[in-house]
Amino acid sequence: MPTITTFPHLSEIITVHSWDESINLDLSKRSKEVIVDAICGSAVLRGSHVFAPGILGIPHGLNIGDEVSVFADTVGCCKKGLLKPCEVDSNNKTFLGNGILLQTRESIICNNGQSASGIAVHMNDVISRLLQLNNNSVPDGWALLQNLPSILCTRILNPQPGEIILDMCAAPGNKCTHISTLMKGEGTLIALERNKSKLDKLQSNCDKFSSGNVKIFCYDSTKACNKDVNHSNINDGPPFKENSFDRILLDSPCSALGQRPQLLNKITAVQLRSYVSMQKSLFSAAVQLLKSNGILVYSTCTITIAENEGIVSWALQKYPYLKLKSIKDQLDMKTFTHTGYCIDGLTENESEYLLRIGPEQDSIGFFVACFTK
Ligand SMILES: C[S@@+](CC[C@H](N)C(=O)[O-])C[C@H]1O[C@@H](n2cnc3c(N)ncnc32)[C@H](O)[C@@H]1O
Repeated sequence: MPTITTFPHLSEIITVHSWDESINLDLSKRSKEVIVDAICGSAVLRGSHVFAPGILGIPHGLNIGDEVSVFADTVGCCKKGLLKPCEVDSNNKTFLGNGILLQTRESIICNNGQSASGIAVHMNDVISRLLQLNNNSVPDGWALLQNLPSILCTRILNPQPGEIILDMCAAPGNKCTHISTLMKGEGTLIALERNKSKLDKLQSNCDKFSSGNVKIFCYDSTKACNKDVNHSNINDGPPFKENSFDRILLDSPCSALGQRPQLLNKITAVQLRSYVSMQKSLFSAAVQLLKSNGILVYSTCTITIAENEGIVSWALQKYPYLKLKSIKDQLDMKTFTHTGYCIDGLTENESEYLLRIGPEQDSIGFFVACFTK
């Protein structure tokens, strides 16, 4: 069994550790190879099996039950349907580990024009030494897989039963369901998500994991505040009046450069820069919607200064009535004590109130700022 730890002061968390060095993994390469795309490859290194849509290359003639070695296309050179993964130059592919084939080439690539789905390779031994965990590893609704920084982010929001809380960017609902659980089903949690295609996942996670007080709306949160709105019943949905919420989570869309591992990232400088204006629009709506003395948590899973300390510095200047709350003082954790960078517009004190986590703490890159109004 891998080591499992709990945190006495965060009773809802169970941490499953990677296989320690005393466990011998079988990482000898097999003669039968499969190639997956870089996104699928990253997911495998993070503990996923190989799902059929991620497969780019698989030969004819492999049978269900065959042992295969799985490689990731780390330069984006493979076309879907590649027949001879073995012939791809070793500089262009990275070995991920070994598993058992559960679907044939016919169902993965051809499949009569239908898109393939389900687990295609059940991974057994992976170079990252992570245990392959998925939602089928535990009874349905029993546990939700999340990175530790995401869990801490909700803890920093510190939701209380009976409050009126807004999750501005809610899908797929990992933090939303955690907030709902901490509210113990008492009070109202509004979950907004702009992208219609993500609502089913959000709804299903809330059905399985929330404590029943979440109201989901498909809505652009930059437009969620309207001074002239007539109704004052939060449950009627957006837009809402100013000063409507006790706490707001703005877990912002971002360049996601903190995700680890990243086998291939083709983001351009223009795309990188485009996030900041969206983050400012979302933040402005959040400030208006927050009650006086309310709590606003801004978070990203990226590492750029512009999307993190840059937004905080901009916000403190634009909304001088906002104050930062120290995160270090709220979290009783020895690992995550790294604070933000001191940049123009932030005092040293203010930068120390921020939480910036990264590979130095053997973590994904994550940023959290906590404000009061
Ligand atoms: C970082 S993800 C949120 C993850 C989520 N908080 C969780 O813990 O599961 C950002 C989400 O914001 C959504 N989004 C982007 N722009 C938005 C907007 N203007 N209004 C509402 N949602 C938006 C994206 O579709 C995406 O699902």
